[in-house]
Amino acid sequence: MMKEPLLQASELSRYFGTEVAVNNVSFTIHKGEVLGFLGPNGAGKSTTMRMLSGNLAPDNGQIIINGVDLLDHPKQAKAHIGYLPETPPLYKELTVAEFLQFCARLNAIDKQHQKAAIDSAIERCGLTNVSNRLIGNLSKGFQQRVGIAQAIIHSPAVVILDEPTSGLDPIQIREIRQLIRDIANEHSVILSTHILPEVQMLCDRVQIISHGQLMFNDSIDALSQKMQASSLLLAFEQPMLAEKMRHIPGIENIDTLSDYRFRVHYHPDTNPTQSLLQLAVNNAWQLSMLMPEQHSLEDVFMKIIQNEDTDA
Ligand SMILES: Nc1ncnc2c1ncn2[C@@H]1O[C@H](COP(=O)(O)OP(=O)(O)OP(=O)(O)O)[C@@H](O)[C@H]1O
Repeated sequence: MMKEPLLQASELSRYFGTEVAVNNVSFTIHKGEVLGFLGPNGAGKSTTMRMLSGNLAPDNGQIIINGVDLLDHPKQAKAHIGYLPETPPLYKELTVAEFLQFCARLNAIDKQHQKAAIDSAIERCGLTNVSNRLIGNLSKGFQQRVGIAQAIIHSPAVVILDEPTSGLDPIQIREIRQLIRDIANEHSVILSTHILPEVQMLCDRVQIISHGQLMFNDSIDALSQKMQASSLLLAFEQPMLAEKMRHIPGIENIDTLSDYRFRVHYHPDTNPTQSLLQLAVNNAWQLSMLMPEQHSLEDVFMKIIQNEDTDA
């Protein structure tokens, strides 16, 4: 039997004026899961995260967290939720330790447990060396760590992170992703992002949201399958002729990109990779690259949306 979900959102909708930002969205998250919320800018991710965290009332729908109805019992339900908004709520004139002290009180952590909670959040988020620095003087990456620390300080069951790597440089992005992996060992995580590889790196399951509606809800593996295009990019060290490959079973078409580079389109049921490699070895073709191509996220959106249309 499937265990009770940790968080269950049913038929959530939210309007801004006559515009529908989130349209009848339902989903669940179970213990230990990292759920990716993937969608382009304006798709309704932040609006959904704000509703899940109890910071924005839905116009319709229900949110149950750890068995508690968020709309009926916001205080109890919110105790199970940690939330990092798109723009972190930091007080830049406080030190890291002072700010987390404030957050511990805000989250109604017992006085005798506050210090342990703060120390643990500082330690887990790699803030030990900067705990006495003013937040305003920290790099964006470290400010984001503080944002994550305030989201986990009360040991919530579910941590909601809204675009946690946006605006960071590549090194900071790598560090924050590692921190999210660590966080996911102890909490269920809902991660909103418009970056597909981020979802592929961090999440177990992905939901794609577009124009306020959920278009896809499946495992990362299922998404990767959808991403798989039926084409390969080939490069050779020496000039090559497309004709030499055309007879290989499965190959339907070859684009000659240069004397050295080709795009091979194949029938989805017959991947010619093995045959190509065999031929390359037998004929001493100096193959320097053979790369399966992926659809772009935009292509996958289009495919998913078209499938929905034909299914309906
Ligand atoms: N406070 C608001 N007032 C009016 N419209 C809003 C408000 N907040 C969001 N919207 C609209 O709702 C839609 C969804 O916005 P939302 O911020 O949830 O998208 P998003 O997927 O998080 O994108 P982004 O990454 O750009 O924040 C957009 O069309 C946006 O303009």
